[in-house]
Amino acid sequence: MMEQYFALKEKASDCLLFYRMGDFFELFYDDAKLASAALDIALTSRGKNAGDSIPMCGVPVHAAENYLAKLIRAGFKVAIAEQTETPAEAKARGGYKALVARDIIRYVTAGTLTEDNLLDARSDNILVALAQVQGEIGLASADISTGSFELATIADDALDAELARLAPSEIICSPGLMPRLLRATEWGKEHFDSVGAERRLQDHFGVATLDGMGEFSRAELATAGGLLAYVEHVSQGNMPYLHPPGRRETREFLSIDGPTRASLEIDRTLAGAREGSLLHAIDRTVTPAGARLLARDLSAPLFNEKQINQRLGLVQWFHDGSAVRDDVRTELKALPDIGRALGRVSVGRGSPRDLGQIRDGLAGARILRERLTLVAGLPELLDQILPALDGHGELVDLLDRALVDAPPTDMTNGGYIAQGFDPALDELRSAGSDGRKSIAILEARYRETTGINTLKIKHNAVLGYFIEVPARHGDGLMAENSGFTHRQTLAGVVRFNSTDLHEEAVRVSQAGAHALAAEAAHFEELVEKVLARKHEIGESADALARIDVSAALAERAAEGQWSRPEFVDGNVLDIQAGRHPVVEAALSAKGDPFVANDCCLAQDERLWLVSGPNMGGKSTFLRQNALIVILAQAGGFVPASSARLSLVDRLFSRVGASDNLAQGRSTFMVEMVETAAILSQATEQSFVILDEVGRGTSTYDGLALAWAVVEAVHETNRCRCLFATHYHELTRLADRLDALSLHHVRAREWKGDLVLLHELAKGPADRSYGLAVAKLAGIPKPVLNRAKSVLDKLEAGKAETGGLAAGLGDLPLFAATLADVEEKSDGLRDALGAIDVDALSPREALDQLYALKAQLEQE
Ligand SMILES: Nc1ncnc2c1ncn2[C@@H]1O[C@H](COP(=O)(O)OP(=O)(O)OP(=O)(O)O)[C@@H](O)[C@H]1O
Repeated sequence: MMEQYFALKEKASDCLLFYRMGDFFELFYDDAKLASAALDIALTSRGKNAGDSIPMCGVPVHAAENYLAKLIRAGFKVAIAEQTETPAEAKARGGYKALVARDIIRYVTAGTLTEDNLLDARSDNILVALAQVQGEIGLASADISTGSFELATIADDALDAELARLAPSEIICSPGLMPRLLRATEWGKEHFDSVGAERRLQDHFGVATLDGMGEFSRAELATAGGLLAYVEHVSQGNMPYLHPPGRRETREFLSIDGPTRASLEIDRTLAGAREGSLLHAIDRTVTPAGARLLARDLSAPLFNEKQINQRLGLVQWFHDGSAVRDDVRTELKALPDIGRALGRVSVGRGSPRDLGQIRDGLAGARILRERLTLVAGLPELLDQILPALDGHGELVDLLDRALVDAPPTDMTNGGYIAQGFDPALDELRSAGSDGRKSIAILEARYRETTGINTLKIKHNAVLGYFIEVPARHGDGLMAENSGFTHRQTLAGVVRFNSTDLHEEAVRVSQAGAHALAAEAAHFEELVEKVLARKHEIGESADALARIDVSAALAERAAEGQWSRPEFVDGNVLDIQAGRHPVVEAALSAKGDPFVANDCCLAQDERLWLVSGPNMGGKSTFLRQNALIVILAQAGGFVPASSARLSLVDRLFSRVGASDNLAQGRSTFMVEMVETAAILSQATEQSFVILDEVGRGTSTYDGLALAWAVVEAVHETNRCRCLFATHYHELTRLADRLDALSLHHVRAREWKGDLVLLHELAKGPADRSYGLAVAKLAGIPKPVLNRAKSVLDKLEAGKAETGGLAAGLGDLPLFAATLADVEEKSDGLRDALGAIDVDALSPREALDQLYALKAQLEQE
């Protein structure tokens, strides 16, 4: 057995091996140690191998799914080794001692789950494959549970943003990319060969050429092939269905990188919770598929005015028609998740209940379409997607006739095929129930002939049907010619069989077995019929999700009196009375009002410097405008009385000094790495919010950096930008940078206490109120008094010397200094840069080294 185990373990490679033994999956050696710790179950040992006892733990097969879920969540992958023959077959094959054959029937990995219990109904579960081909990075992403499948070519510097958007559960990549992707698993290079991939795609989709699906680059094909090969491998012959791949043009989407996503708390908070995120604050969807689509929309807002306006058109329609909206939402709420049901059916793990869900979902979709078509003046997007809701009439009709109203998940007891669908099945069933009736008649007859009123005919799994009488009547039936044969004597009862009963019992059980087989055969046929239309069913599911999302956004907009954003040319971001949806909800839960604020950026006033006291609302203001851009470009209404904006190509948000110890970088390092990314990537069409950049280091360094960053954003990037700062000195930049304007959040001191008004006003803040905020926070009085005297001293010094920024006014502008720096060149550095190390032989390398040394001496 251990030999067989080792062979399977080798095949399972980096997965834990679940080795089936009777009613348990057993794990051995290191697997057992890891799993017992992760699952908190007992680690035991069993037998010995080469003198050492073998560590072991096990989980019962009937509860395996729960344990699998825990292991997958803890980051493991699991290979399931099942018995592939019965003990009787093994005996027939190899005699009494033959070992039952086992094989790995499936690999369970985070990115390839389809089980309902292991998945979150309201989130996508994405598997990503990455490969580098001819210098390009191909990215394939798929959700096996619904069949979605997308390909893209990603620029090197956009990879992190794309992965942040997708938030995959699992990443596989070709070996070359490994060093960059810590979380990824390497998947053999041979799987990422673009020629083989083309063939694999053709086979999977049953087409002779891929031309009908669109044009794909070599890198995209290779990655798609790698992903398919991986899914083929993990599913071991039960290949799930994937839709034909769509090509994703990254230029069609608003680019949002990882740190921006995290700091804006789009789909989860920095602490990882869903509650408190933008998604949670706006999600009014009524179906799981709608919730998944809304999360996808928010993580990838559009960069295409036409598409945005199409989405907005549908939201507006639902917004203005509250009666239709209510009706549609009520109907959607009752519909099952057909996308995921289809996912399970296509990997061979579907149940009669899944078919029932597909039937009910499609029938509901059709009714919805019929209702909506009757309404006049449908918006364009609805006109486009409505046809996808119909066309399943024949299938729905078949499923309707074939299945009972509420089919079970478990097939073993049958009963899911409806009465009247198949006369032969009905006959088998009535033979079974006739048999059961005959048995009841037999019971009455035996009572009469034996005179034992307490005689009963019963059934159990070991004996089948039997006659039971109380022990005191037992002897009477023992006689040889009584017509009864003795089976069993228990404490109070004696059990018998009879020829008549035996015959009836055989009839009942045969009819039962035949009926079960007939039901199973119908099930297979129905599955085939469903799979023949899987693509169309998938489209219906997508259309329903889009309708749900649009109605939900309309519902949210109506609840909060949000307005439809308008897109204009130029570089405008004009938000009137904007609000932060999450902060507003949190405040209103406490009964506090939120103060709405305007933001008005345009070409000649594109950089706002926002100052003011701590806790004054600077961060809230910055973020609310970034969130409004996301909502608007995702095609939703926004929390403002009006919003006019020009399309944003990239959105950046940086918050000074947030720790990222997990990545081994200090607070300030993170701040600078992220700011560097903005300075190199933001374009004139971008929108950037910078919150107290520079605060993570000493005052002089911080001010100097903040100063230079503001200049660079203004002069070089020329993007729309909100910059919050406590460096009062930066306000001097307003004299030199013509598109920079000063704003502050208002506060007032009243009877010695600070009152924060959370209201934005023009001009610089008059003072910083740091000590007043400290007082609010409860810093002890003696400390405050001491701080006050230190401050007075500092301010007196500042008045004498001109303060921190004394003399900065004389510095030449950023653009002028830039040229200086670039002119300086360094011969040695150039020579070193020009060397192609890979192309050198050891001998040539040595020569180059001599040449460099000589050059150094000369210079
Ligand atoms: N517009 C607003 N209306 C009402 N309350 C607000 C508003 N903006 C912010 N607040 C409240 O003030 C708190 C602090 O806001 P925020 O973090 O934006 O201040 P800040 O100026 O960035 O502070 P710091 O400089 O200390 O980072 C928020 O948690 C919220 O409760």
